[in-house]
Amino acid sequence: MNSGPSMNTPILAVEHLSMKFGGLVAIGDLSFEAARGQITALIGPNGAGKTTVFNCITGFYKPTEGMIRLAGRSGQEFLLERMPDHEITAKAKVARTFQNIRLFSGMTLLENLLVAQHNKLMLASGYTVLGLFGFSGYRKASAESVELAEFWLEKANLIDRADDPAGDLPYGAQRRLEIARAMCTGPELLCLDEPAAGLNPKESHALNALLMDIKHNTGTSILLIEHDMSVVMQISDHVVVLEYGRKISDGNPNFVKSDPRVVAAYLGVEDEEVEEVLIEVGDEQVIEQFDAEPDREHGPSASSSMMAGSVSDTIGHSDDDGERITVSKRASKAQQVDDREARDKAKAAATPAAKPGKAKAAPAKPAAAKAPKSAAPKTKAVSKTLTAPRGGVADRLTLIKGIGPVNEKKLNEHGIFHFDQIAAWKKADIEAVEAYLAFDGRIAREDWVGQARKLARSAAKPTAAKPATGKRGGSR
Ligand SMILES: Nc1ncnc2c1ncn2[C@@H]1O[C@H](COP(=O)(O)OP(=O)(O)OP(=O)(O)O)[C@@H](O)[C@H]1O
Repeated sequence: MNSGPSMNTPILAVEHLSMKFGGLVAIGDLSFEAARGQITALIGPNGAGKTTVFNCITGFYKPTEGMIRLAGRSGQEFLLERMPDHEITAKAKVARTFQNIRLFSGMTLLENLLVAQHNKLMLASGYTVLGLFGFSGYRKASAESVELAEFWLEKANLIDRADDPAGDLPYGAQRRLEIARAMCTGPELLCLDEPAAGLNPKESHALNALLMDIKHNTGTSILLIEHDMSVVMQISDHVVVLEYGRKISDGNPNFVKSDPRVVAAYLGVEDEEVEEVLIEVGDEQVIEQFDAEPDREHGPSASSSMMAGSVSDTIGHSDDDGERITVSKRASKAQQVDDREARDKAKAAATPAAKPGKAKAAPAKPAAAKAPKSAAPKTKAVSKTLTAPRGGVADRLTLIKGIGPVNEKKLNEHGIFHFDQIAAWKKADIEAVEAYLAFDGRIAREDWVGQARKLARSAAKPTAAKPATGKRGGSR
């Protein structure tokens, strides 16, 4: 047993961290821990606040609120939010890399790693005087620095290129060199901002190997911001997920991977695609949520890629005693999931007879298990419904913007299988459909009828989806 903190003591504890830029809450009341000797990944869509967290940890930003504790191996505790950045590096032993490579491209690999040890060498050289006269203390320190640099070049599989200019290295090798350089400072916590960005699979593999080596063979703990999920899922022990500066999930990679909040927020894909993922995950309650209308103004754009959710507004944080800055609740997809769950719970509590697993569709009358959820008794039936798709092949209704696989399924259950049926809807039909889809004016707003007309026209040869098994695959 060593006298330092036990392996169970987290190396880093972020407590109620907030960072505001004017009215923008980049980080809101964030708390998480990074375990000693492990790899903790910080993930989330673009603008989620990951780099801001790094900037607070490494002293580039002074947080608006909160504490960042680092427990050193010696047992010493550092409150990073109170320290200047150079002390965070020198005393608390936190090293970092940046999203953009910051090497001295004209210097050799070896020189880059020696520069990282500048402070140690300057001290040993008595700030050059002893060095000039070749005192043995300096010579020893100098030899040790070269040895350490060579050690890390070896680890990064770059020793053969030690004397080449860093700028000549391929991109993936430069990334590894940056990590080797950071390791030459002997960090207790290594913060890596997107180390796998732009790497090809082979380079990614080499990076993973280097990080696993660091994890297993040094006492250094790693905090990793990464968009490459193959890296995150393969090497992380623990994943913290941010969305709009809030923590939405925290756990091991498997837990986080299947957390509906993460699927919703992190994928940041079109709502229909989110539904598909959720269908695969198998959470019906969550799936239904995504038939709700997305907030085009605040949320990630409909066509956003996995990482492209931008923060275009201030963020709502439930802050018991502090300021409350809100945006539409739909800005956060994870929040939508939470809201949904809360609503379902309330609904279940209000209707004790409801079947637990099917609370969503439980109508007032138990016998009407298949009745439209909120259809009033006098709601008219939709005209021109069918008992089965014509010719056994349904149109792919998900081609209508606003219809996802879940709504498509519901429409099919109500006898709507084809574009021309929707194209023929009158006001009363729309009202009836909105009643069972629990919409409020959305069909008209999204002009399903107009869209269906166009699709019906162009689909003289129908865009067949699947045979009439009643099961729909949706868009794939
Ligand atoms: N210095 C700053 N001044 C104003 N706003 C800032 C500043 N730094 C960050 N932000 C804002 O804070 C939010 C979080 O940004 P941050 O860079 O931390 O996100 P991120 O999750 O790292 O995103 P990415 O994955 O794109 O790097 C963004 O809206 C960003 O514009």
